Amino acid sequence: MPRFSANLGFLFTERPETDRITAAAAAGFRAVEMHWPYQVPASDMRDALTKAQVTMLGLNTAVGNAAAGDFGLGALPGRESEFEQTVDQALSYGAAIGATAVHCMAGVVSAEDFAAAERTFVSNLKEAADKAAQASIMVLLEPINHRDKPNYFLSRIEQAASIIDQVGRTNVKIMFDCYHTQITQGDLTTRLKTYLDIIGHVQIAAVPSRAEPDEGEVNYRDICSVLDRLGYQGWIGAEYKPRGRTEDGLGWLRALSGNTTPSSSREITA
Ligand SMILES: O=C(O)[C@@H](O)C(=O)CO
Ligand SMILES: [Mg+2]
Repeated sequence: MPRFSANLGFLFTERPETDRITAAAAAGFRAVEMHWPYQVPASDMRDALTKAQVTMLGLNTAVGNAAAGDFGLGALPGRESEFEQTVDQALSYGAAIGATAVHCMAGVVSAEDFAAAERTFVSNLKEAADKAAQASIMVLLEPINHRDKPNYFLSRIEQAASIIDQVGRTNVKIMFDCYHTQITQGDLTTRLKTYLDIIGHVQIAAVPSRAEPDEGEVNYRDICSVLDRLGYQGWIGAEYKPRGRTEDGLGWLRALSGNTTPSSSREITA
């Protein structure tokens, strides 16, 4: 049975951050995730989570200098100490609110800097993962599509798997965002099956619209049943841009929380 979390960077955004938690709980979500909550004092966030009896699954490391085009610093040679500060911030905030994961953002690099970026990312992640392990926090790596974020260093699932292999820490996993991976690579079922052991979180949205996961080219009823059949134990994050009020578009949640019997007769063997 799939368990869905609400991504509060995209859902319920007509409210202040802590009120989004209350709204998500009222809509039936028992877990949430947020990209960059750092402007809200961690104690306020923790109180809102406790009151709503909701778990915060994950946060992102800060992007760096957004005005200058930064979208994460993890794979940027020469920015190691800044990246370390973003990791420390995320881990300390995350620990204060009981978060279970931190998404370490890689950043934007030009093609000619790719080899150096990979070395930097691997080395930075070893340190980040060791610090995260002390707080029992998982490190997530998310491949992001180049149509939305040109030149983002991490764009393919196989690339993430190779980096995880090089980092060699068991608390580093893939954030498998079906929206990004469908755009970049497709073949979602096979990739979910192949990389199941190193998938720490899954996210969903319609493709190509990035609206509610009830339209477009990906059949999420089928994806959820595949995850069930594979024995996926994690959460599925609803990270989409609502077509209107978030509450008015939650029909998918009722549909996918119920029967996820595969729409095809194909067997999925783990
Ligand atoms: O898919 C996304 O955009 C997010 O999961 C993220 O963390 C970067 O914005
Ligand atoms: Mg995502």
